[in-house]
Amino acid sequence: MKLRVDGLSVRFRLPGAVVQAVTDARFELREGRCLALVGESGCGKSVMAHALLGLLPANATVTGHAWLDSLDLITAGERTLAREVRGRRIGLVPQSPAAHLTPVRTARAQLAEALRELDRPETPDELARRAGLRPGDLDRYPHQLSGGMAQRVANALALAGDPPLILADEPTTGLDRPLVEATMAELRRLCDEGRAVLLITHDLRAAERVADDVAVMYASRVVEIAEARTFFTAPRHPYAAGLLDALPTRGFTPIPGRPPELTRLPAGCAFQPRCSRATALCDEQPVLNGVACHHA
Ligand SMILES: Nc1ncnc2c1ncn2[C@@H]1O[C@H](COP(=O)(O)OP(=O)(O)OP(=O)(O)O)[C@@H](O)[C@H]1O
Ligand code: NI
Repeated sequence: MKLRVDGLSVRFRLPGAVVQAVTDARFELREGRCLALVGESGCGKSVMAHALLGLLPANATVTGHAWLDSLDLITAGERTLAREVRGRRIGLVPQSPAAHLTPVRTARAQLAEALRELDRPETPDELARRAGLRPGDLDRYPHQLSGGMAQRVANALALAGDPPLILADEPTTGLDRPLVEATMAELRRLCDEGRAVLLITHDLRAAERVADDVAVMYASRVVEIAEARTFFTAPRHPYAAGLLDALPTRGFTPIPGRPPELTRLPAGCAFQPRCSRATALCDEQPVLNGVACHHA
């Protein structure tokens, strides 16, 4: 299994404005690897994941390619995505699991339906056990599930079709530390079993624990891609360095300023107004060659 995202861009048309949510994204992800996609709220992480699955609303325009082996997810069409990709080749752990569960049906009924649709021989109880749920939890309705349990049900749903690629969108939001640890250990186990995981998170500590590689997004663009070990010891993009310096364990120094509006992105480096190293060079868009910065 290999995912190769190549020049992927997403635009949303709004009345009187265009949102550049993802711009010219390029990265690769192979089986057995976990790639953490990090960056501030609103930089385009979830939109990228939804683009891969054909789950964007009608006001979105997607260009570029995303090769899942020999299938281009961007041109594949709804029928192929629905029949062959979603749940079978790519599992999505959504950003707000509670919102993705059907309120009027028990967890067991929802797992059973997913397994039936995917023609899986497993029972809901077997699937639940793999996701760290007890069979008794399955008799609950979504509103009776704690945040952690809803997360596990969402994980179980994402794993129902045994997909080789998992997109996990903020899988630890709202969880307390022990559950964060458990979820991260689970994602790592999925990789070690040979799956590929795209972990979307703003929890850099979590990313450091499980990721093999890190991609940093800023204002719709990937601005740095590196092996996790290298990234966490020596980030190259000034924005990446700023993110790490903002961690409580590393000085708690926030990056000054705010990201730009995605409806009004500058022609050059979008981080320029917040960057202490900016020069006239930054008026030109830097190309991504591991890092997209004229000074790195
Ligand atoms: N349907 C839409 N129409 C217009 N703009 C949209 C739409 N969906 C998302 N956006 C915009 O696209 C941008 C990227 O959103 P996205 O959800 O990918 O951010 P994110 O990086 O996942 O942030 P977070 O960490 O908060 O989840 C945001 O500015 C958002 O407002
Ligand atoms: Ni998101």
